[in-house]
Amino acid sequence: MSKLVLIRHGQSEWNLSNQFTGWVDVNLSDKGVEEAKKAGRLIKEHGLKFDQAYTSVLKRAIKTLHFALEESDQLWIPETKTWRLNERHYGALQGLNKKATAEKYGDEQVHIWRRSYDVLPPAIDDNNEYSQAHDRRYSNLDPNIVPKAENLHVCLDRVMPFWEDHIAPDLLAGKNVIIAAHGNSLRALTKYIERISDEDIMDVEMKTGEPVVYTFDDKLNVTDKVKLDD
Ligand SMILES: O=C(O)[C@H](O)COP(=O)(O)O
Repeated sequence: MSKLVLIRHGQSEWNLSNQFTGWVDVNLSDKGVEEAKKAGRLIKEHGLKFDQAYTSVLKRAIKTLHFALEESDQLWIPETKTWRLNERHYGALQGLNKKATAEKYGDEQVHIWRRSYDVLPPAIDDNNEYSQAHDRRYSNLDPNIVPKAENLHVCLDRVMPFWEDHIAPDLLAGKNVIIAAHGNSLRALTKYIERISDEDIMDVEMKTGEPVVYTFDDKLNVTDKVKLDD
């Protein structure tokens, strides 16, 4: 029996200012730091011990992982950062205010961009100040792989190779794993783990800083799911 803990990063500065974020590397807000520390305290209280940590290459997730591990005295465990756990790329919406965008394009269109499984947001131009086309951290990737916009389906498709190559083998080997990532990369993993339909995933939300604990049997079936809260 192995355990997998998923944590969405604590509140970010752009969660606070209500801006589409995606792959833009914004920091945690003060509240986000507190949420991450609280997640670590809950992990400690529940006696959860990890063998391996995974996170994205974005600081809001990396810092959340570190605060949570520090609070639970497990900052020493092996950790791997991968772009495959990044937030879903929000395309040309990155940097825009969500409320102002809804006023311009309508609530329904913005809801579709945010939660539909298959509709892509508009692609980002390489010259956009919030593009990752020239970001050094992605320079070792085939440029055709670096997205210019993603929906949840595309996001799931790029998370899955990492699940198959790293996370699933760890769990099958009986390791306990913690993943600190993002609302939509974690919704994608949740969809796969819980076999949620394309329609029903639209209603699944991840709270910032709330650890979700799965227990798996030796065939990787979920035998238990608990959300840690006070
Ligand atoms: O990238 C973002 O803007 C947020 O982290 C997640 O946004 P969403 O709630 O619109 O999916």
